[in-house]
Amino acid sequence: MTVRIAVAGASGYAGGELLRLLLGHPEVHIGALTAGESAGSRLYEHQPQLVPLADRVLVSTTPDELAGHDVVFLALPHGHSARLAAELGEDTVVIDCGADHRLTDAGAWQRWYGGEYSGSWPYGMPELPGARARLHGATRIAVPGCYPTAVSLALAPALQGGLVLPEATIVAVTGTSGAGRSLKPHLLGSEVMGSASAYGVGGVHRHTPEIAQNLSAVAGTPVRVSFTPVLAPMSRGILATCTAPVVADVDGAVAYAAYQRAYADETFVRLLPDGSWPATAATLGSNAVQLQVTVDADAGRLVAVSAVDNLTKGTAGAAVQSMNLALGLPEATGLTNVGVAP
Ligand SMILES: NC(=O)C1=CN([C@@H]2O[C@H](COP(=O)(O)OP(=O)(O)OC[C@H]3O[C@@H](n4cnc5c(N)ncnc54)[C@H](OP(=O)(O)O)[C@@H]3O)[C@@H](O)[C@H]2O)C=CC1
Ligand SMILES: CC(=O)N[C@@H](CCC(=O)OP(=O)(O)O)C(=O)O
Repeated sequence: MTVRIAVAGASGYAGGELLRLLLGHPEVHIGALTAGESAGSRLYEHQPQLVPLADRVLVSTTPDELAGHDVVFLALPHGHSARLAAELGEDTVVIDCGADHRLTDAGAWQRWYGGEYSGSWPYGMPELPGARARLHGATRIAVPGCYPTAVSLALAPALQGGLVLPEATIVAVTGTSGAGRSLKPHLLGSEVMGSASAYGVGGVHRHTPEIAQNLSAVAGTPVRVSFTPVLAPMSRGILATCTAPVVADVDGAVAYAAYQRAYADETFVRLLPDGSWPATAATLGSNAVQLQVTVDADAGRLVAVSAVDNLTKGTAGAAVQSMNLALGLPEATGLTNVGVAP
């Protein structure tokens, strides 16, 4: 099988990571590479790490350039995917790394993003209950946000198993690549180096409804979410510390056993040996989520900590994993759970 793919947004961070993974995918032929302002330039100017594609010329992001491919990855800012997908035909697999089709509730979309709601697409987090079935044969896929990936997989077994009450408090540290590569003063090296800073505090970060949507689905009841993101001086990685009140009789051993059962067959979820705690460095460049869980008995709270690479499992890896499922390929094709630490 040769799958002809195109990447829209190939000059950006998510597009670059998609291409890095797709260059190692045995069933893929890399076709059109599109961009915005960078159209007309060569890829090496933006992605010098992608040596085999160095001389490829970026073209404009239009339906004509994206037509004729089996799979089109959209690694564009929010707001572009509905229009492009509408012109690509139903048999083209369109995989959107942006937020446009993640939320299932139109009201939540209006509140958190605004503008016209374009509907929801099958959600590209195969490890969530029921997700694989929806991804098999799908021709439209919404890739999850990076924080929701780290948080949802860290708390899903606890909520699904009824180990905790339906309320979660999350503090998650991220690297700067989560914000994309366009210039922003607060992301200058001089602002970020040697400093960690909270942002989006007070329940205002737009990943809050996506996290609540995922957790509520696995819990079978609405889950209240308090989410605080923290920017740290690193380029990649998310470390999410997630806590929730435990119900009676749930101790660390019960929680660990539940997580073992939930993820025993998951290639890309690594429950660490008891007592080891995740570090972002171990996940860099890998499609793995590494996690650990315990119970703080004095506080009466379950504590789960997860680490992901925001650009791999948090975006591009999930996109490729979802493509594999959509096309009926082995789910792990072209992906690895091996990181590049230190
Ligand atoms: N970074 C991350 O960790 C994650 C990102 N995502 C999502 O992936 C998508 C891409 O993010 P990211 O790669 O970080 O962002 P970047 O800013 O790094 O890249 C954006 C890309 O989109 C292109 N682009 C921008 N505006 C337009 C336009 N009007 N028309 C056509 N192309 C345009 C840019 O091209 P040019 O530079 O030539 O203008 C560039 O290739 C976003 O939706 C983001 O939310 C999702 C999860 C995690
Ligand atoms: C550091 C930083 O700014 N991170 C981004 C992560 C969002 C992201 O990448 O996901 P989306 O696909 O939903 O945009 C942020 O907090 O907005």
